[in-house]
Amino acid sequence: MNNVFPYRLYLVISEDACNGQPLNKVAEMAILGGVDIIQLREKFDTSEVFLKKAMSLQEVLYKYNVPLIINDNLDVARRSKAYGIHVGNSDLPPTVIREGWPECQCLGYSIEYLKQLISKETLVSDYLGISPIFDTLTKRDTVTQWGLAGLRQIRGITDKPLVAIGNMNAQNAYDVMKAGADCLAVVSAICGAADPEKAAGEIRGNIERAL
Ligand SMILES: Cc1ncc(COP(=O)(O)OP(=O)(O)O)c(N)n1
Ligand SMILES: Cc1nc(C(=O)O)sc1CCOP(=O)(O)O
Ligand SMILES: [Mg+2]
Repeated sequence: MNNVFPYRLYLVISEDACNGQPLNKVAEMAILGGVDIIQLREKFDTSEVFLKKAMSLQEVLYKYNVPLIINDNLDVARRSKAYGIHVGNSDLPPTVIREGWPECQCLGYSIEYLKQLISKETLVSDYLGISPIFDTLTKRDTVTQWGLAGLRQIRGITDKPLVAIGNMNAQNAYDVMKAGADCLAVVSAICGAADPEKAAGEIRGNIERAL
């Protein structure tokens, strides 16, 4: 297990979210703007296509020493030599990931219910995705939004690094960090922006202001 999670701005990227802009280009611009960790999330690709995208993205990320996290798919994570994987309640549990992939350096786990915080799955995870902070059109199969009050409550219960996700943007970044997040995870506010570098830079600036 890796207890160090120094990342502050986490891009969750998919080809669809990039609105026709090349995924690797969006990722590179986002890094230049201040993103320091990236998750590749392709919910509809075959494993073969997913793996190809992951390997291609790795070439960009190696250049900047930015870690790659793979969403859901353990086989793609292992074969692309990713830094880690993110799983939720409908995926392989973190304890199973630990057994199947001992080399995993960063294991993220989504928190939708308070009771999950006191569990062996949380214990073996490196960070927790607080799922979602605010409702978002990007992912509709969520349970309930935690809001800032829910995030504060979770901050009071666990010392694990907390990654806030769900409608994160430059307007709410400061308040979400002040409510206890360690890192913000973003899809549309960066991938869907006309200038992903500028968009990432604005969010990163507001994160830094809150530290
Ligand atoms: C950083 C981060 N947090 C939460 C999620 C959501 O994961 P999950 O609940 O497994 O849902 P899907 O992303 O698989 O649809 C995430 N991906 N990343
Ligand atoms: C991938 C993902 N997971 C979520 C969760 O709540 O677990 S919300 C989400 C999408 C976040 O997209 P946007 O930044 O466009 O709101
Ligand atoms: Mg999942």
